Amino acid sequence: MPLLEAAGISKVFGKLTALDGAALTVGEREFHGLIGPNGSGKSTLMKCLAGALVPTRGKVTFINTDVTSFTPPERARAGMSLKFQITAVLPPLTLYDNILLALQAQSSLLDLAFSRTRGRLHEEVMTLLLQFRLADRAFDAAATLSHGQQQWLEIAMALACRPRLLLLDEPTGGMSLEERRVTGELLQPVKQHCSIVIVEHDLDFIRDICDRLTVLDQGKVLASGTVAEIQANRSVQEIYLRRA
Ligand SMILES: Nc1ncnc2c1ncn2[C@@H]1O[C@H](COP(=O)(O)OP(=O)(O)OP(=O)(O)O)[C@@H](O)[C@H]1O
Repeated sequence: MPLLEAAGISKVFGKLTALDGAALTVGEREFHGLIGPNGSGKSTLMKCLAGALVPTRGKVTFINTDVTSFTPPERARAGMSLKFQITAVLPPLTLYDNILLALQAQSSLLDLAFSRTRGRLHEEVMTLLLQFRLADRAFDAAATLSHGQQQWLEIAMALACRPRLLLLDEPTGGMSLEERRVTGELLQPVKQHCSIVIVEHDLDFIRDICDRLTVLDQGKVLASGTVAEIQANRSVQEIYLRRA
């Protein structure tokens, strides 16, 4: 049974059909890339997965549950996490407090009132900061981070709720080559406990990090398979040549 299955997803905006029966299947601990030319429907499909948009037609199943009509918070409780949406960095706060807030969102009010979680949360905050190479900046304001470091903090915050699936929409946008390389390294250990669906324009990055790819073109799935299968696919080569 796949972790996530989106079937027959269509999304119509007025006269424009942004998605036309798109499908996506993601397994446990799989990194799945969503690629395709500009305007092919990648972000719209991500939003339908995350619950930010309700598809006009189609069904999203997550851990054996039909989540098509779930709100984003309900999807988060079911184990989905979306960078940018559920969590957002608060620039005046320290990195430590940003992660603490993301973790506290999981605790009950009673636990928080009696500070029952403080010791345990301290360890978790530091573990996440270490994992994302931010521990030496723990007590600096998030506003002082580089663009790349701020993206890593957001990913760490999105992982604080221990999701089974992380949705990343262009996580390396605006990053330097070196920051992109490090992002790939930082995401690898996540595979031990979480799957990722990732939309990216950087094809080298996505090829290096993903197990499988789905290619969208004009709102339809053109191909889906392993990275090797997609690289060898004639139709995929053609749409990228057409774009060049
Ligand atoms: N809220 C909206 N209202 C109307 N049209 C929209 C809306 N969101 C997206 N679209 C249109 O739907 C189509 C698909 O857009 P989408 O952003 O999903 O593509 P994309 O593959 O993510 O593109 P890009 O690579 O440029 O980010 C585009 O024609 C876009 O203009």
